[in-house]
Amino acid sequence: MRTVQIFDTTLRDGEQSPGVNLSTEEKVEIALQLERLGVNVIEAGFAASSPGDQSAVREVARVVTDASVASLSRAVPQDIDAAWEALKEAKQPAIHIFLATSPIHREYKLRKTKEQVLEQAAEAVRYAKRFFPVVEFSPEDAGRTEIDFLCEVADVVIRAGADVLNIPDTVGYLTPDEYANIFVQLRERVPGIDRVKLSAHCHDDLGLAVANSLAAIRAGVDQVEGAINGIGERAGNAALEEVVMALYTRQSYYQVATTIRPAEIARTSRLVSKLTGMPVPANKAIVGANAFAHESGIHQDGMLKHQETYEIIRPETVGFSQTKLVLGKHSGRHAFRERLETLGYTLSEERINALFARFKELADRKKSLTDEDLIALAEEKHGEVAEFFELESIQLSYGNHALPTASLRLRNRQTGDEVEEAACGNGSIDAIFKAIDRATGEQVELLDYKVASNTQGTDALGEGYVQLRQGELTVQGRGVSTDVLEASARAYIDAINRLLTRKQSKNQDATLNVVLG
Ligand SMILES: CC(=O)SCCNC(=O)CCNC(=O)[C@H](O)C(C)(C)COP(=O)(O)OP(=O)(O)OC[C@H]1O[C@@H](n2cnc3c(N)ncnc32)[C@H](O)[C@@H]1OP(=O)(O)O
Ligand SMILES: CC(C)C(=O)C(=O)O
Repeated sequence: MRTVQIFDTTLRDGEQSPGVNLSTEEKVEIALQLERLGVNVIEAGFAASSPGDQSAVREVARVVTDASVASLSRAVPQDIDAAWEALKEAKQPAIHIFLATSPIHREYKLRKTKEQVLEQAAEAVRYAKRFFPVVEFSPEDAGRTEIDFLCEVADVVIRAGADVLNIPDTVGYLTPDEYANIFVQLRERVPGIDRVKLSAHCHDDLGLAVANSLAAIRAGVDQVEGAINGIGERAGNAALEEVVMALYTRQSYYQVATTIRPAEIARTSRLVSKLTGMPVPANKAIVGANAFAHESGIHQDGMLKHQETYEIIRPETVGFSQTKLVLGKHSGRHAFRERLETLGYTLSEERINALFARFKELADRKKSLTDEDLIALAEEKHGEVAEFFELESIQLSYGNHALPTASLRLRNRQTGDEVEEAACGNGSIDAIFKAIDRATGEQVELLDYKVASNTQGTDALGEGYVQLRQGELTVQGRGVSTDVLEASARAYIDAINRLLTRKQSKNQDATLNVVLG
């Protein structure tokens, strides 16, 4: 199996992402992580672009030992000198010289003829070869360059001593077939092509950067360039983690190895995201927060039965801790039960079904339910409680100059009757509790009341806690909802149900005593 080199340009093309500016320390930190990841070349910056970038390239080269360190350079002596100044102490220095070759760049940007471009390219490579053991040359905008002229450019830079010929699809214009065909043409038509390594460098303007890079690998290139998380100019570069994991996961198809340690991918992605300030989209392949998360019941059931039903890569392979089964409105009973069991709740089928119905009600109102939410739900009604009253609906009227009023409807589960009541109070909670007292007909004393949010965010679940006394009986109740007022009402009704359960069992005991006595 052949090995393809990984050329990382996170610190150069990646840093060209609008708004990104990495300090020397940050570049060094990322470079050391890239080395741990196992990349072969680190393009650390563009030494001639600023004194800061020159010193960053120098510092990266000072600390990196396993990978080659490169600087970008225009095809002019002063840029090459600046690159050498930064890299002369490096263990494996390399220079990456570029010069645009497409008609539009020649005519409008460089204002040079084809002959002038050929001469400048060859001259720059020759000059750089006086210092650098490895010279890479890129005909910028190769993707839109006439193929005959591209072959001429390749010919002159190879003759001038280039070691690597990179073919950038600078504006992400090509399709995979077209891009692969350029390498086929170069191989067929440029005499000294076997003397250089061929390299691919793709941009994502049409969302084809990774597909084009893989097509180039199928066409036999020796090196692939890209950036972690796919960052870079405009829509970015080929996302290296995606290219590498495609090669890894489909090894029997590509028959290509790399030196990358996949387990370092998640860490590298997090570091790059943190230091560049560019968040990784949740649905991003390989490193997005949802890349190994499953929300729908059918998928979760499949995953619980066999991981490969819905995952082609194990999260641990790329350095994530585990698959996430996110409980939300699309989830099913299998995942719900499994999560409750993991949290320590082994419940009867009947109880699971009752809790699952409540879970679906809540999930309709909240994006996803956390473990804390589930614990609150599981503990909402603990112990054997007969359901006497159930909350059907609740409505509040509140204004800072008006008396708060609560109207509610309860269903009496024992008789099937519905009771509607309303009450005013000193505050919304007072009004709710008074309305419940009226609807249930129970005279109780409120000993304690608390409400707390279980999780963060405005849609967090609120948990209400109530302690009531009636005569010698003291009971507690809990209620959960996305709304704290409803959670309080549920807690109060739960406490009343417990009270009625206790009274019922006391009566049964008394009757039994009379019969036995
Ligand atoms: C596809 C890519 O990603 S290419 C890399 C792009 N990256 C960067 O540009 C980041 C770093 N760049 C910089 O800091 C600055 O642009 C510098 C320091 C390199 C140059 O700055 P300035 O001297 O002020 O020139 P400016 O950027 O405005 O214009 C670029 C000049 O370089 C010329 N040029 C562009 N590419 C090349 C090249 N490969 N070789 C030689 N000259 C080039 C342009 O024609 C223009 O020349 P002109 O002044 O004669 O018209
Ligand atoms: C400098 C070159 C390789 C480049 O970044 C591009 O053309 O996209």
